Amino acid sequence: MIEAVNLTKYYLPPIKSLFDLKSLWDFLRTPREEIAALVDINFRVKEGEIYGLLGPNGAGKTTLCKIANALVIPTRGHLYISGYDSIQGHNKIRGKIFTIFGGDRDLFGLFQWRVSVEKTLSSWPNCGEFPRQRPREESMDTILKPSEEIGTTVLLTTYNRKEAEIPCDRILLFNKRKISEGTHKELIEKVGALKAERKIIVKIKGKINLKDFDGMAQKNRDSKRWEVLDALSKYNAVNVHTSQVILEEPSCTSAKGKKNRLKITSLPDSSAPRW
Ligand SMILES: Nc1ncnc2c1ncn2[C@@H]1O[C@H](COP(=O)(O)OP(=O)(O)OP(=O)(O)O)[C@@H](O)[C@H]1O
Repeated sequence: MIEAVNLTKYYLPPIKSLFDLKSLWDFLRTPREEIAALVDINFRVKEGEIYGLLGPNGAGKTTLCKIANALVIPTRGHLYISGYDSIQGHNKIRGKIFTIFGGDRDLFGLFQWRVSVEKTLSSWPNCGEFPRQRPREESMDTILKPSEEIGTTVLLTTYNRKEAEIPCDRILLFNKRKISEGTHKELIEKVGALKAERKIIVKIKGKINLKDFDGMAQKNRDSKRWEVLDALSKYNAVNVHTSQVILEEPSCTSAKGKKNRLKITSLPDSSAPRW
């Protein structure tokens, strides 16, 4: 059984450079706002269950896996594996847990040192061969096979709803904080089609006249992007960043300006769920 109890992790913000005196001075003198990676996450995974941790980039999935492997210490709360705290009881459980990190094309292994998935799996009993040329879905089968055959409990982390839909008995939908939990069907009922919103953050030099962006957030995703870029052409944009985030509330369509940052969020058009 795996259980998270109020699992919370805040990171200190990274220093830009230790060799640049100004960065070092700024780092020491300014109050540092901690970065939330996980906030009060609670879940309980039954033995033999395949449990999905579904969240967008930055939701805290890697942090949770690192806590499971005692590579990161939570700020507060606990992750219990077979009744042992993953940090204090690490020695008791380290032979029982197995972590595989993957990617879309190249499947990398554990954390920053690049151990391929096939290499990692070859040291895993009950897993068999892992040929190089397998399409991605088959890799998933290989990873999940022991669960079917010997009842291994699996935590499957992904940002891809489709990837979680079929294998997972239950899914935790989260983005640092818990959003919802249930079977895929239940989640669809609770949070609609699990749609994502698109966030565009633009950093510009000088002041923003929000009127230039009036009504932009109401447009649908694709046309909006071009209109934003058009409207921005008269500003000196230093950085345009777009990302998808999970909707926490059904409608949070807005355009906000703060200092020299413009943040536009909107619902995607009504077509199928994406991310
Ligand atoms: N060592 C670190 N120092 C500071 N902040 C960190 C560190 N590791 C992660 N973070 C921050 O914590 C948050 C959660 O990151 P994490 O990597 O756990 O998310 P994730 O869901 O695995 O994302 P991804 O899918 O992009 O890998 C992010 O805002 C990230 O920038």
